Amino acid sequence: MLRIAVPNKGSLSGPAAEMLHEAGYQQRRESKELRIVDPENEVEFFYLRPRDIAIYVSSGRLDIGITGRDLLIDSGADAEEILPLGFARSTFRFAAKPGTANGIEDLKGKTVATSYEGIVAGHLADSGVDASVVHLDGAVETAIELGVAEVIADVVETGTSLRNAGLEVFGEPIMKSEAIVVRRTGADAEDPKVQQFLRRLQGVLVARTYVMMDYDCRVEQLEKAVALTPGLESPTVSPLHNEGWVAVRAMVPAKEAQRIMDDLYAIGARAILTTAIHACRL
Ligand SMILES: Nc1ncnc2c1ncn2[C@@H]1O[C@H](COP(=O)(O)OP(=O)(O)OP(=O)(O)O)[C@@H](O)[C@H]1O
Ligand SMILES: O=P(O)(O)OC[C@H]1O[C@H](OP(=O)(O)OP(=O)(O)O)[C@H](O)[C@@H]1O
Ligand SMILES: [Mg+2]
Repeated sequence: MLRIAVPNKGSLSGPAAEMLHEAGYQQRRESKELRIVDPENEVEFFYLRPRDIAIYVSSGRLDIGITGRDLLIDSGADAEEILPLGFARSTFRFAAKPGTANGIEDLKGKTVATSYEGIVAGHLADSGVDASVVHLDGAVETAIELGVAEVIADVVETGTSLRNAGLEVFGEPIMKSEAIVVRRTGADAEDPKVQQFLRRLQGVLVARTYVMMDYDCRVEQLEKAVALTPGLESPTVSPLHNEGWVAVRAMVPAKEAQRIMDDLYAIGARAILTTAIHACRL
């Protein structure tokens, strides 16, 4: 049975459970459940603090886990990213009151408050900057106002939390993060159960980012049309009862669907439809 760590709280937990549900796995019914077995899929899910997941996985007791890239790096655990999942996207940045600092070199001798001490200490050391790091559990934006630090390093998504605290980012982003699947470094990459789990999640990612497009076009326009909708492998082309016309079917990126429909129409394609993809195995 595959043993999988899933975030039990915070920004990662809702979207992770939703993705697993879309991939056909049973999920817990209430937020207090710590562990469930999905016998049909031969999977056991452990609901753990997102920060602890890479540590459990690196111990080898759990096969894989879903966590944030920033949390993996911060933990220093012996685990590696095997699949990015496209949700909980954020950047990790330094911020301070305007005029405090312009770049990392200005942090010399200053105190930085953060919940991600591992990332920050590593980044300062790599940059050869000698600054102190204070660990706080959360709401670090307030640390400057309350005099605990001159600078913070934190997760930024929309920037609203920083703006509300009168702070501004400075310097280069320290890292970009999103939810990821992790496994123990060097674990068997060919494990068929792990491969099947990853294929299911990849299927959800494809179903979320692509739509199916169908249209009819004149045979003379087929090459131009196919150039607009090359599909993943190659589009399906079927004859129509009306001679000289064909029906074409191809997957296209959902974000580009409207533009592609306009372009197809402009070259004479008609009856252009898009439909959602509910599930997919590439
Ligand atoms: N506002 C946000 N937007 C996108 N991702 C976020 C946001 N806040 C945190 N994350 C991501 O969520 C993960 C942290 O999850 P964690 O549960 O530890 O913190 P949280 O979501 O801030 O929850 P809480 O602080 O309430 O416990 C990290 O990968 C981080 O990048
Ligand atoms: O750029 P924004 O869209 O404002 O998002 C970023 C904020 O979201 C998270 O905080 P959370 O609400 O989880 O509180 P925390 O600081 O206690 O973790 C993160 O720590 C930032 O403070
Ligand atoms: Mg938080």
